[in-house]
Amino acid sequence: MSSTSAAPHPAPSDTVAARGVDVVKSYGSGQTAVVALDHVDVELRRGELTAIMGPSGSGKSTLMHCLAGLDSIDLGSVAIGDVELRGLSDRRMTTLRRDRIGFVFQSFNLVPTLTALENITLPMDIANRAPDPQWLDVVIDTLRLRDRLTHRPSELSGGQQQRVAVGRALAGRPEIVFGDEPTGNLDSRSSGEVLRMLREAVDQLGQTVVIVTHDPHAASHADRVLFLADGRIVDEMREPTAESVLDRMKALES
Ligand SMILES: Nc1ncnc2c1ncn2[C@@H]1O[C@H](COP(=O)(O)OP(=O)(O)OP(=O)(O)O)[C@@H](O)[C@H]1O
Repeated sequence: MSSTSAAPHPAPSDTVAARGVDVVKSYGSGQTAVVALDHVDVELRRGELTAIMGPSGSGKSTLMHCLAGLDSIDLGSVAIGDVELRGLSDRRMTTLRRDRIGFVFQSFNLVPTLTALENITLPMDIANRAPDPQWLDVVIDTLRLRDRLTHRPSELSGGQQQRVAVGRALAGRPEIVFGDEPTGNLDSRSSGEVLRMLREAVDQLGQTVVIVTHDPHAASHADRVLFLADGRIVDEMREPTAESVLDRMKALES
């Protein structure tokens, strides 16, 4: 376990999937302004599963949204790969999010009238891009969805629905997949399944995955855990265990 916050020496961009430098983000103005991100430096390495943890209100979702181009920043810079997000037009930002970023949300967000397979390929269909059939096969098999492809979301368990959502995020082979509490709506068995599959997406498919979570057990699947408090990265941990993460969280919350 190490205890350095942020990254003192920037790594080359070919090893970094997303980077924030001196990121400041506040909401509101004047006396009621809230500084959600307070000069954050962060690098998310390619081929790693990173978990972002911290007390409620510490800025986890804001950090993820800013890194993913879902929210604007006040100061600093944010890049996905070598593309700097500040200054991108709305159209280029939409294209970048669609083509280079995968999203998994707590609430699955599947289209109820479409089958599992149609949900998985939906972003590519919208973008008028043909999925790479070999990659799609690998994703479907990694997520163990082969025998569920013709089912609609209502015919799938919560864990299976979230696996479809992970498949949808991976299908376009994005630069990075962001998961906002991806196991927050799942029981512990389904949660374990989804986490194992995110892990496999990293280990076997070489994907880069970042999740925000409140769950130390979920964070223990990560290569690296970043701890936020009051809008700053205050610590990080490698080779986390549920116990070591829980201990660190208790210290942050006390
Ligand atoms: N749209 C908004 N308008 C005003 N304040 C906001 C907004 N979004 C977030 N905040 C504030 O910014 C701070 C960070 O919020 P954020 O949601 O990023 O924290 P979090 O760590 O993800 O919290 P939680 O674990 O409760 O989801 C909080 O003080 C929050 O109240």
